Amino acid sequence: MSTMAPETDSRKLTGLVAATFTPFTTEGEINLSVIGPYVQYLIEKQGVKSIFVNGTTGESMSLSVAERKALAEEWCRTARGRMDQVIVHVGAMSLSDSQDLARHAAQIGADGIAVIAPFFFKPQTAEALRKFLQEVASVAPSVPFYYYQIPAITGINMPVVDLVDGIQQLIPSFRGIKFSGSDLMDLGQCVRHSPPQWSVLYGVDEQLLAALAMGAHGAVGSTFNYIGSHMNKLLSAFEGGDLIQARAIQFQMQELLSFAMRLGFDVGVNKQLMAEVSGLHLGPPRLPLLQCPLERSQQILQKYRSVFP
Ligand SMILES: CC(=O)N[C@@H]([C@@H](O)[C@H](O)[C@H](O)CO)[C@@H](O)CC(=O)C(=O)O
Repeated sequence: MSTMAPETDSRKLTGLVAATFTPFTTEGEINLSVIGPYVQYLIEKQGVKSIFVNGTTGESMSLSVAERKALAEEWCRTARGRMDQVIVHVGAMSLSDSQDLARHAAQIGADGIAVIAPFFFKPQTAEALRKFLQEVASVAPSVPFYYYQIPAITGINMPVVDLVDGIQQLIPSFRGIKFSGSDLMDLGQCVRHSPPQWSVLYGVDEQLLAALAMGAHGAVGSTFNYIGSHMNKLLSAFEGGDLIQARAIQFQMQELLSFAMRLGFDVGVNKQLMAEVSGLHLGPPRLPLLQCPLERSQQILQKYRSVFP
């Protein structure tokens, strides 16, 4: 981890970035004591050395600002010197909350911040969204800034390539896009028009190989928490030109995901799968998400074990 200004920071974000789950106690309070073993698990068992915290997988929109700060602080403290990068998601519906979180992320030495589009009052134009992002980035000018596009959740589906056109003039710390949409033409255009210092990171894990073919520089996703070691092999196979091997791994993970999706798959189910695979005490998800029924989690775990023996 580093506290260098982005102007001098040549550490472009690449490879697999795990979007972390937020550990809760059985009573539903955030459980900071699990973060140390969690970081160790990712490094040792999954070979994943960068994390994206307090995002969708981390249930950020169901957390208070104080909880988000406490979590971000613990993730950064625990990862320091052990992981490559910690990106803190600081998006919120309120600009002042988002700025507060961005200032805090700078203070605690986060390697980057990411911001989702506010989606209660949705920005109607690219200009409105750019202004929102600019106001957040301006309070943490030395921290690399990423725009986080996730249309399935925000309902905001404007082409990212239009949004980021000229954005570096407004946000000098702009360093890339976390692209969690399925529009691969837009993704390709983002890659094509990105300056070398930007990272375009894909976020639909079940389609990662297609995004790599389109030129994505890395990936941020939930499944890398528990199949990171396999997805790292997919990345290596792709980089080595072995498309057959890369495709075989992508198909394996699709088999797991499509099975889980047919049974019903959300962040609560996903969290339960991670808890079972890793042995970490992640607790229940927070309402309105419901805990995964035992029968379903057992079926998914069984599938996981048969697909990734
Ligand atoms: C909608 C959603 O949760 N998407 C996930 C994916 O990793 C997703 O869980 C995976 O592709 C399975 O569908 C990530 O893009 C989200 C993410 O990176 C985050 O937690 O911020």
